[in-house]
Amino acid sequence: MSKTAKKQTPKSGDEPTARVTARPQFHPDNRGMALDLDWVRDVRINLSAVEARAATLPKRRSVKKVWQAAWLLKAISCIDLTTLSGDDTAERVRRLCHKAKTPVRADLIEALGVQSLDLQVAAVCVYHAYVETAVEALAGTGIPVAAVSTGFPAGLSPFAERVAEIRRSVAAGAQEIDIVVTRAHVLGGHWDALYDEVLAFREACGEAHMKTILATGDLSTLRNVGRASLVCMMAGADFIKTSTGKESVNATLPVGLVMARSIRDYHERTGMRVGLKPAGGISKAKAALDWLAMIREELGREWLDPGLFRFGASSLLGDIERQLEHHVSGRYSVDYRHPVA
Ligand SMILES: O=C[C@H](O)COP(=O)(O)O
Repeated sequence: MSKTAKKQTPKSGDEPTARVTARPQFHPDNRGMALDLDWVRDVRINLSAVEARAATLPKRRSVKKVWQAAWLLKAISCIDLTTLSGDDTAERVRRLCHKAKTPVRADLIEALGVQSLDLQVAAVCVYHAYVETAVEALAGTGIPVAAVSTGFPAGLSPFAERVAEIRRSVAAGAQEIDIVVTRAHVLGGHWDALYDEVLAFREACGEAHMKTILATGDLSTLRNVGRASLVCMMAGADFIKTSTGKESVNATLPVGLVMARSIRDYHERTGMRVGLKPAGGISKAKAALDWLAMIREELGREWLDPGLFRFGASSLLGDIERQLEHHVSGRYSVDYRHPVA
């Protein structure tokens, strides 16, 4: 631990969990249910209350020093390390997988005294074309490969092709499938069509975990976000995910709050747990801490776990590593010392 860190007196309640663990302790257990349209239509969102609550999160007393490093390590364990670019190559995906296995430089891990954590990210997320490359590069690590699917990002290819795409990625070794929904179903209030679509995708995923991307930036209202969250959970989603990273507005805290509260309501009424994955535009350690604080306050510590919470992010890890270096040495290094892929 750094000299700076030793001087701090951590406040009780600042610790991310009783013990920082790098492997999932909890898992989604959503079996889905019949579409309950009354419940869906009943969803109401108090916009100003949600915005006011979200605005308090970045302003709240930040978690300091000793515990901040622990929270940042927790954040790393929850990252779906992602590359979803038109210029992706097998070499870039292999570099990303290497980073997934060793997300923080060995000297920093040693200085933090957390060698025993065997820290890894939660998953590596790629297009179908790179699933096999990633599976091969991650063999023996236990890190699952997530494939974006169903015509990502717009989700407008023919339905049969979208279903076939899921099956191809599962056959190639993807253990997690990030599907996109048809936004028109949400915008038109066609909840039965949305339910049937997600149910078919769920069936095609088989044993693979299904993360349902709502593309919230396309959904027009927070009420639509709340209703779509609920329908996707009823259809059996393991996770609900905010965004593809390609919409003009991606993961925001108000959207995250609405989704987290939908997960909480669903859990309270059915007893089943669904995970949350904010994705798109989360690139700073401070933003990651705001999300983790929100999750702890809205869903409880159980959800602060890679089994129930993920960040979909391509560059967040670099900034977290930079903050950890600052924690250890008291200095900030330049960005290029923390390449991701
Ligand atoms: O699902 C993950 C996102 O596409 C990543 O978005 P990002 O590149 O803004 O971090």
